[in-house]
Amino acid sequence: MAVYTRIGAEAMAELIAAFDVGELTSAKGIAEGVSNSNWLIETTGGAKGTGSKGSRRFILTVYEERTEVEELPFFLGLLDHLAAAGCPVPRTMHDRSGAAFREFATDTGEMKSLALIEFLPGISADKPTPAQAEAVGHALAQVHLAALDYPRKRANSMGHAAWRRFAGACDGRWGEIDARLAVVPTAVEEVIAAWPQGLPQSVIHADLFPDNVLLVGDAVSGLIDFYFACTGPMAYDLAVTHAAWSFSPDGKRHDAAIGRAILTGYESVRPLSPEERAALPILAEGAALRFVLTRAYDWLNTPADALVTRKDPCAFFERYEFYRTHGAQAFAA
Ligand SMILES: Nc1ncnc2c1ncn2[C@@H]1O[C@H](COP(=O)(O)OP(=O)(O)O)[C@@H](O)[C@H]1O
Ligand SMILES: N[C@@H](CCOP(=O)(O)O)C(=O)O
Repeated sequence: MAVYTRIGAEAMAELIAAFDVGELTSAKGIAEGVSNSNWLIETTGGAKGTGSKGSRRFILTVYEERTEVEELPFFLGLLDHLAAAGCPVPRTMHDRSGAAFREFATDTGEMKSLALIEFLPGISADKPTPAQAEAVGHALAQVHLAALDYPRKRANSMGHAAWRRFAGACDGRWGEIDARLAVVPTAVEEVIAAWPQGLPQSVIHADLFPDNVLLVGDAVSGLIDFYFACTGPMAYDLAVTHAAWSFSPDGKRHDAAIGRAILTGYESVRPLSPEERAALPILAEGAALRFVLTRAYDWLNTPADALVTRKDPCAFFERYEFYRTHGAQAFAA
């Protein structure tokens, strides 16, 4: 469940009136997602020729604790930059004063920020096909190329320093999840020591899981949830996507056809350099550990009765072990 903020009907209508999108006709809380509060908004439609281009459906996002308000210009400006370049990402609806996000007071008087985002059709794949995976690789490379001239920069908040921080925070408690995870701190240091330097960078999505991709048939209709996007090595983003898409949910079975399809789709737009290709196994080990760490931290720190479902860290530990032993083979040209 991801609606953490209560907004009454009148307050919601007032918030929507700040945008030139017509009058509010319905607002439904969206259960998917974990970080922010989201509603599907329907309106009578903005005037044609305005920013809303006559659309009637939008996503209203209220930013919760994990998203820093100072970073919103980076994330929302990125959506506009990529959409203008023809990438399948939602545009930000700017309010009547031209602002991409607004501050408002919640029912309890707390100040929060919100943005109204273009609604894109499509559904996320539970069991992706190779054709869908190829389309995802293609779209990811399109984003990397289109973002090369995005002027803003953002450091990866889930990079090496964060890995060490999460590992430290889980210190001595790995056994509460699974005894095998006790090797994670050592694995983190080994991967950081072997981390390739000087790989080509762009803005990367850094969390392109199936639930962040909307598909209509085999075509990508939307890439969403750019709130981990940052400046980083493009090949790392490809490794994250490979780890997220090409395994069974428990991480125990690698689907080589899906993995190959992601690489094929990616390289049909942006061929990898030999250095990037050679780096993929270690980047993928790092990608798998990144999700072991955040999931383990959440596992140990989310109250059992919380509304959010905890994600299994072991599903990414299995992937880490796969990449450590079979990575070279999985990424062979
Ligand atoms: N632009 C969009 N168009 C259509 N649906 C969207 C859009 N943005 C978000 N959603 C829906 O809202 C859900 C949660 O959004 P998401 O950004 O992933 O939230 P969170 O940051 O909390 O994970 C998605 O799974 C999707 O169903
Ligand atoms: N993709 C991450 C969790 C990030 O949450 P999101 O809902 O913001 O994508 C994971 O699976 O661990």
